[in-house]
Amino acid sequence: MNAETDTTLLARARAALAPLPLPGGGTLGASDRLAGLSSSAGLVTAAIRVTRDEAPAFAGLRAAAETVLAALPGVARAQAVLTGEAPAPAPGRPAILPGVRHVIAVASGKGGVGKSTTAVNLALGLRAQGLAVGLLDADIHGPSAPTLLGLRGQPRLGPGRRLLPMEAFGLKAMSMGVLVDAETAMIWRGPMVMSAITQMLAEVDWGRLDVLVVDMPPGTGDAQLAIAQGARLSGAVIVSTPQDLALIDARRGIAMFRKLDVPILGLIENMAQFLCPTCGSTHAIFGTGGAEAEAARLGVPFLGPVPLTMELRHASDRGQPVTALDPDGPLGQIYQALARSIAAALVPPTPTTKEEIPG
Ligand SMILES: Nc1ncnc2c1ncn2[C@@H]1O[C@H](COP(=O)(O)OP(=O)(O)OP(=O)(O)O)[C@@H](O)[C@H]1O
Repeated sequence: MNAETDTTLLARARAALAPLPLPGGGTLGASDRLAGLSSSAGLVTAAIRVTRDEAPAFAGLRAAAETVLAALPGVARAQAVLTGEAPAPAPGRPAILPGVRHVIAVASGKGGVGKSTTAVNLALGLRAQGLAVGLLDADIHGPSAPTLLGLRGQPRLGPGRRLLPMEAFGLKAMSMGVLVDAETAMIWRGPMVMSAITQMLAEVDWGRLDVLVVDMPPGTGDAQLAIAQGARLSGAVIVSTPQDLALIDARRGIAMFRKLDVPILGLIENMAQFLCPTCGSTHAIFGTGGAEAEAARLGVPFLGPVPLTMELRHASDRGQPVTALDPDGPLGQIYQALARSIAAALVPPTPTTKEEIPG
């Protein structure tokens, strides 16, 4: 679609959304709730601004927005997300990441659900939109970025003896795995983990970034608190697999960020269905719709499913992430769409691309 038709489509989308009624009275068009509208390759994404407490009441409006957008000619898929207000910075707390516009946590309630794979590919999806992106692998007990991004060697020291991030696939990257050897990190607990993370946040010179994606340690303990409180998060993305147990853990993660006033940008369901490499058919081994239904119950946006595929695992293990290798392939497109929804949900918005009309 060319830029002109895109602009027309966005104008029609805005007009279609305008009459939708707000839960407390009035219409979407007459309010300042429409925080962003973007379109790409037939996918239209609308971001509706709400506070954390309002989110459950706005679930109906979100669904209605998707319905009216999906009915527009030229729209293949529509997505509406509820965006949180960025938390007000705590008074007197120094900005330890001064050149970074947004810090996003990618978190999961438990390990092994694909949080690191998701964090790396989301970072690359944001990069593919022309944003300056960094990846901070803060998973102190199981750092994955060195493998996933093929990071080798040691980081260099820059001006002021601050660490310079490494570079991979157009991302700036730093990992606990290149700073601390695995055996040392294994024996760290509580306060040592907290101080190592706080130090890493303060001592890496990221320069100017639109978004820093933080691959969080799994769980909801001290390390997660140190990052959430130290890095002034703009929002958190929760990764879960479809099994009930992982969803229970995801709920715990959501509760933790809510307690800390960090907006939940949405839930990603990883390994949602199995894509059979031989017969090409899709198998919903753990059923379908569980994560989406759970997201609706919790009042958080459902960002979408990512299938379980051999290609994704092989690419990750080789240090050649799919979104860098084949950004327009089926998996690359999935991560790009997820990244677009996340960028649209950030408040204030990330710098506008040619396709985005600020609300
Ligand atoms: N959608 C997927 N399809 C196939 N394999 C996947 C998918 N997502 C993740 N994996 C694989 O699952 C394994 C665990 O993924 P990953 O390391 O990203 O999880 P994690 O939640 O960060 O785990 P941990 O917290 O233990 O570090 C890896 O081998 C990865 O390649």
